This record gives sequence, structure tokens and C-alpha cells, in this order.
Amino acid sequence: MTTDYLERGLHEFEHGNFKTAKEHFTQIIDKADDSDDISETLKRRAVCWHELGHYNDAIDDANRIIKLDPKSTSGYAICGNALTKLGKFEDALNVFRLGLKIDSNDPDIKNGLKGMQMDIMEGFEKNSKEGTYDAVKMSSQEPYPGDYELEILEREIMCKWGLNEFPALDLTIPDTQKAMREYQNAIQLKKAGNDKHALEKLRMALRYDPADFTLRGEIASLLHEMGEHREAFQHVQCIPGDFRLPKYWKIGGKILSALELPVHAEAWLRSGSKADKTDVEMPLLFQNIRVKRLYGPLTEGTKVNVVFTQYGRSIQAAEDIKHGDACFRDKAAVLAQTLDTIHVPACNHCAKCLMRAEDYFGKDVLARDAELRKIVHRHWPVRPTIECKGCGTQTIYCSTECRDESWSMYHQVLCTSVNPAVEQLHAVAAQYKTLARDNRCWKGLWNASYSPFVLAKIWASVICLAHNLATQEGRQMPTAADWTMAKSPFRKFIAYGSTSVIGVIPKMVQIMQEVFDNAHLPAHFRYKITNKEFDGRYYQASCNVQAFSDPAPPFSIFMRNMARDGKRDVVMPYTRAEPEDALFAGMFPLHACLNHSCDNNVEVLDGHPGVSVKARRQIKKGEELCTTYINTRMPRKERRAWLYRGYNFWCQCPRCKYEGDGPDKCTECGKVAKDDGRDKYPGCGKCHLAWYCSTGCQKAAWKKGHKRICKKC
Ligand SMILES: C[S@@+](CC[C@H](N)C(=O)[O-])C[C@H]1O[C@@H](n2cnc3c(N)ncnc32)[C@H](O)[C@@H]1O
Repeated sequence: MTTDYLERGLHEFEHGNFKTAKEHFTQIIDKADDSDDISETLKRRAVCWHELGHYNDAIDDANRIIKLDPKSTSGYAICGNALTKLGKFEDALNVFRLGLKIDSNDPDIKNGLKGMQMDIMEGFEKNSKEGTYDAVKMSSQEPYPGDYELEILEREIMCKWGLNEFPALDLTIPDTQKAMREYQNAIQLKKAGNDKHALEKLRMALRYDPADFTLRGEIASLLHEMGEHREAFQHVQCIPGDFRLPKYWKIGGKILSALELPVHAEAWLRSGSKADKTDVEMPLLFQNIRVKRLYGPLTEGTKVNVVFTQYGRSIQAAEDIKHGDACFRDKAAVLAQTLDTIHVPACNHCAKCLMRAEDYFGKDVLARDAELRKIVHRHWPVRPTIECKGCGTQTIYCSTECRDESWSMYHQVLCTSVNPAVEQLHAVAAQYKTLARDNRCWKGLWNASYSPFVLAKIWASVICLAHNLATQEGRQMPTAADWTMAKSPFRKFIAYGSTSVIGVIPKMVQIMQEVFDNAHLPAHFRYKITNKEFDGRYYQASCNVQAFSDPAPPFSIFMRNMARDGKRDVVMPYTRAEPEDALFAGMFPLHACLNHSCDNNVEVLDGHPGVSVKARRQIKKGEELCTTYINTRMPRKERRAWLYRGYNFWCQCPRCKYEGDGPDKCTECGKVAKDDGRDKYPGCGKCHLAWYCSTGCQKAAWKKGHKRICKKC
């Protein structure tokens, strides 16, 4: 019977009738028992699924093939190809890499990789009309949580400074003609750069016509330029709201910003932007005021500022920074150990590695060798392991401070002793090791490389903060305002994702929803996660997580200590293997403002706690700090394709501007080689990364910027 199905299946398969072939193969697979070898049939059925466009089913079969025969590369090739078709290029790449570990020359995997690059490129070519995306338009001007309280404080200051009063004015007999004459004189004087006399003339004009709003606006503008902000504001606020032209809202916003009254400044610019939707300066000013007030406290004592540019928030050098200097450090808003290193002991709150000597050398080895044991105990740093009072060894810390802080910030919602539903997340983490062998795309459950605990900690932090805010006010349940306020720290993280993940990982969505809304949780901790919010948080994490680990794990300290020990030869034979790092994924509010450049001037290093951003070269005051999001060794076309896919932007960095895509097109003028009768253009003799149709183009490109990025220079 089985032979029958096989023969018929193969016949249909060879004739390209994949639907019928798949049905025959399914008969064999469904009827097989444990002793039957169905790998070949699974492979053929997986190809049928692939040809029929059922890529998820092809992945399922590929995973079964890998389980049955972990040494075979076919499962990896099939899985990688299907992931490619689903557009999950990073996952596909990871799967192909696993296959290459088994056979680095496997032709199917090599073809799969080529196919994947071609698919990426195809998407790139299709979209290669470079979109100009406008970060300002995408950014909200909604009032920020807590603005109401700040507004009251600012209003008190404004009253104290007399900003709401009318400016002193020596009135005279109204005469609009005289007013006009003085105004025109003022314009001439202003043009000639004589601001002081221009101001006198404007004041004079106002005495003749105190109801002229244009005069008020001009005086306000001039006084603001001269640094007389308080009086400037008195004039502009004399213009009643209904008569305020957009330019007056703008000048009012600028003055209030100079007076360091950001909430009022934002309110004026918000009104101005509504009144004139074509003005590009006001929304930009608005966002710059906002980033200044939100990020000012984070950049205090660092060498950087956060500013708002066409690419959204970005980090700028506040002073000259030397090559090798630390520009800033950042502490994670949330962090979680990556699933593939979850077995390495580390502090759940600050990421400090807690690996003990027994974990590295093995208990037996240390028990057997007394001399080794003595030396190891002398040099291995002692790091206490503090268990959670509720869930015990499930959650460990490096100190009681970390334990207590974690409890009050989020763990009281995530501790399985309080919330048994969290066991589901731990189960997911525990299963990951086996799944990781197959692929990292975990159908239904998870399809990203960071940990779902990152998401869980975001919601848990929001819940705890909302609860704390309510308790401070003597309330049991958080109000809508408490929730908004509690969510505000996470508004700092941009979210970009073009498709919903709800259908891709429905089981994880369900687990998260249960974790935060179940009968075991006290009512004030319960929170309903909508599908929309799940997507938003998922992409927030995807766009911003940074991998990091303890910069001084116990093993490296031990090795440093050992280097000075005369008996190091006793230990050396046991220390050949590097221990695994406890790798963490974190969301860092300041670091998340770093934009990308393929010619990055900073690099992100492990710091304690968190990350440290270091200059890779000299950075001048005012220059933007850029890290890299991708492997910058890829050629330009691939780099841009990866960035477009992953982050939705076309890189315009100097390398992307002054490197080319190949000898078929002039890098400088874009002329196509075949159009002018030539097959290929010669490349830059120094870096071989740019191609020119003429020496004129080569010289022009060199002058404009190729010189800066040319490797041999
Ligand atoms: C981690 S965030 C960097 C900070 C971001 N500008 C913000 O306002 O939050 C990554 C996002 O910044 C933008 N971005 C980063 N580097 C860029 C670049 N070189 N060109 C254009 N947009 C960039 C993209 O929208 C990307 O998805």
C-alpha cells in the first residue's frame, strides 16, 4: 500500500502535480509508525508545500526532518527557503547558518542563501524610488502625561514675572498715519542692522496705534532677538487668541521656550501648527522643545544632547569628543535574558553574571582536585545569589537591592507565587533550547530573537507604576490618568512594523493576555492587552532592543587574577573553553535615540549596569552620533536593503552616498554602462567600491565626499 502511494506520489511529483503528490505523501506520513523512516517522504512533501505556497506547512515538515535526522542539512535548507518566501529574512539567515554549521559547503543551503539575497534585492529594486519619510509629521503633538501639573507650575512663574500684564506704554493721541510712518522707518533701520533704533521707532508707532497687532508682533520679535524675552512675551500675548496669526503663535512659542516654559511653548506652537499646516518650522520647533524637556535629565553630565532632526530624535555631541571616550552610559528601562542563554546564572534585574566556579569547572572536577579547588576558590570572585522570596530559584538577583527594586518595579506582577499564569512564559523559555536547534521562528509562539519577557516586563512595569501612582493618592484602583502617566516612560521608544504579528504568534498573544488578566491577580494589577497594543509593544521592542552582557563576568575576573598566580599552570588545562555569556536584551531610552550610519562614529559596549557608548573616532561638537544597526561589511545595496526591510529607511550616510552598487552604473552621475556603449565602468583603484563613467565624475565624487570614505585614504 505504502509503495503504491510512494510510486504515485513520485509520479505526480515529477510531473509537477504537487497537490496530488502531496496527498499521496500525506497518506504515507500519516500511516507511518516510529520504526518507519519517513525523512525522504517528508522532504518531498515539504517541497510540495513550498511549491503550493504553503510555506508554514513546509516549515513544519522541515522541523520534523531536522528532529528525525539532526545531522542532515535538508531540513535547514527547506526551512530557510520557506522563511525567505515569508519575507522573514533574518530568521531564514539564522536557519541557513545552522545548516552551514553541519556542512559549510552544502549546495542547497548556498543556493538558499543566494535566493534569499535575490529576494531581498527584488524588494529593494521594487521600492528603490527612495521615499522621503518625515519624522516630524509622524510625531505626535498631544500633551504629554503630567503636562497639566507642569502647566500650573509654569503659570505661577509667568504671573511672578508679570508675563500676563500689558507692557508699559506712553499713550498719545491716536494717529494711524504717523504710526505707519514710524513703522516704515523701523523697517529700514532693522534692515540696516540698527535694532536698537528700530525698536524705538516701533514703540513710537505703537503709541500712535496701540491696537495694531502687527506692531505688537514686530516688537515682540525684535525684543526676543535682543534677549528681552519677558517684555517680548507681554507684547505678543496682547494679541487676542482669535487674532493671532500663525507667525505670532510661532514667535510666542520661541519666546516661551527661551524663558524655559516648555509646556506653554508647546501649547503656542501646537496652536500655530493647527492654524498653518504648511509651516515646517513650527512642528520641528515643537519636537525640539519636547525632546529637550524629556531628554534633558537623561543627558545631564554626559557629552551629548538629544535633538530632533528629519530622522526623528537623534544624539548630538554637546562638546568635542575624543576618539575612545565614553560619550554616555545608559540604564535599561526593561531588560530580559535572551532565551538561548537563559541557563547561564545572572541577575534578573541588572544583568550581572552570577556564574559560580562549580558552573564552569563542574562540581566533580573541583571535588576531585584539591589543588585546583584551592586556587579556584582563591581567585573566583564571590558573587552572592539572592533568590526571589516568592518564586525562589526561578528568579535570581545579585543583591537584595536588585531583588527589592525589581519587586516594586515589576516582579510583584510577574512572580509565579503571585501570578501562576507566568509559568506559561517560563515554560516557553524552557522549551526554547530544543526549538532553537530547529529554527528561531517559533510558529504561533515567538518569532524574534529577543525574549518575550522584555514585553512582559513592559506591561508589568506599567501596571506597577500605575498602581503606585494610585496608592500615593490614596486610591485603590488606578485612574485613566494614572495609566497614561505610567505608560509615558515607554513613549520614548519608536515603533516601526508594517504588518501585524497577531496572526503570526497568536499563542504568545494569548499567553500575554492571560498573564496580565487572570483571576489570580488582584483587581488593581489586572490589565487587558488589546491586539493593537500587543503589536505596538512588539515592534517597539523589535526596533529598539540592544543586546548586552556583564562587562566583567566572573570568569574574566578569575582569568585576570590567575594571570598573576604562580600556579596558573595547574588551572590552565581546565580553562580552554570560553564560558557562555549571559546575554541580555534591553531597551535603553537614550541609546534608543541613536540613528544609524554605515560609517558609524560610535560603538555600543557593555557597561555596568547597561550599555556604554564609545567614540570610534574624534567627534566634533554639534556632530551627530551614529551607531550601526547592521553588519557594515555588506555591500551598499545589501546594507540599504536590510535597513529598508528592518527599519523602513533608506540610508543616506556618506558610505551609502559615495559607494556604488557595481560597474554597470556610474556611482556619481547614474549613467548606465550599456547605454553609452560600454559594458562596465572602471572602479576606484583604491577602495574598489565606486565606479565612474569618466575621470570628470571620479574627480567630482572625490571632491564631494568619496575621499572621506575611501578605505585606502
Ligand atoms: C532606534 S530608532 C533611532 C531613533 C529615532 N530617530 C527616534 O526618533 O526614535 C530607529 C529609527 O530611527 C530612524 N532612523 C535611524 N537611522 C536613520 C537613518 N540613517 N536615516 C533615516 N532614518 C533613520 C528609523 O525610523 C528607525 O526605524
